[in-house]
Amino acid sequence: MPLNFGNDVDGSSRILLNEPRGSTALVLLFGGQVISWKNERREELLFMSTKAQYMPPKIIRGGIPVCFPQFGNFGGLERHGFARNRFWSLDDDPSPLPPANKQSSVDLILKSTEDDLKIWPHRYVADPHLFLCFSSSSSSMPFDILNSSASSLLGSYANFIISRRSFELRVRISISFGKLTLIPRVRNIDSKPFSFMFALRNYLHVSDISEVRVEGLETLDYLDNLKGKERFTEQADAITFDGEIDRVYLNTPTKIAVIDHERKRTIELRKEGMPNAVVWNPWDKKAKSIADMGDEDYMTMLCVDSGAIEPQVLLKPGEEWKGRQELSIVSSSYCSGQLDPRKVLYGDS
Ligand SMILES: O=P(O)(O)OC[C@H]1O[C@@H](O)[C@H](O)[C@@H](O)[C@@H]1O
Repeated sequence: MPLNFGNDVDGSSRILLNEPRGSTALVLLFGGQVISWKNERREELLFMSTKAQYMPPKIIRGGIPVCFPQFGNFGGLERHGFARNRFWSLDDDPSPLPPANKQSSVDLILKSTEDDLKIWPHRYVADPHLFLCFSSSSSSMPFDILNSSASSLLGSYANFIISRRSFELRVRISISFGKLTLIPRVRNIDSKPFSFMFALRNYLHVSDISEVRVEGLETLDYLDNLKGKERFTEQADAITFDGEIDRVYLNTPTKIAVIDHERKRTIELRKEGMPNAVVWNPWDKKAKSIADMGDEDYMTMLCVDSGAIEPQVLLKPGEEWKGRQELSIVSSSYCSGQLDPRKVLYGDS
């Protein structure tokens, strides 16, 4: 279902990417969010809620929202951070990335504002030898101590300096035949180190959630958001779905396969620099409690996200963190359901 943009959006707020064989992607400056990815047959590959609306600053339920500087409620900020409900800009200086093909790529940037200091203040230890960074966005009191072994060194909080966390968040979005690539980067333009979480929430469009399996996460540990973030080990050969799921998998491989049996299609997620994978489907009861989600939408969606959540990323002044995610449609032979997990985990094809 197309997203209703209303009348208040000018054309420049949306960027249409296309490649010679006919696949397209649509990107919004609001949230820096991909809201559509269609293959050459004009089939939509991303899920968009039947109740999604373009009403900034409300989030858009579907596509690929950017979660920054926090994922979920893993801290004290608004859920999934503020980047997804801000207006981004076109980035005319994406260096050190080489210039992109303007038809099939777009570079977006979100710069920190004074308001960010108010909602994402940063407490820093004055002693440069400790070189530690503390975040008041965490749920723990009064600071989230990233390096807990160091907490005993501190004794008191007297040496903290409060500073803003000046950042530049960039994303390059590119489309090529059968592939959608996102390259997120975060640069610390502050004089102090800071830490952050990052995730690309991939709302994948599936034919029928009960016919889908996810391969590549077997045997891994995960934090279960439905059980107070308790840590478990995945026991299943592949993840299949028959109820609500909300998990952050740890130390995940670079390649994960989402196999849609009914559609005889597999979406392969390849990622770098983002060790976590999140699997989320609200199922029927929770979906009914989400205002911008249709009661039956959960049946045709699955979020399989790339993230740097646990552990967080710690960036020193002047440093840049870079991730990469590729979503590709892979050949039907891959959709047999007989995928060799070792190939998913370690192989190239
Ligand atoms: O409605 P939002 O903010 O997009 O979040 C959707 C879901 O995202 C999950 O990652 C959270 O663990 C859930 O608690 C949340 O309901």
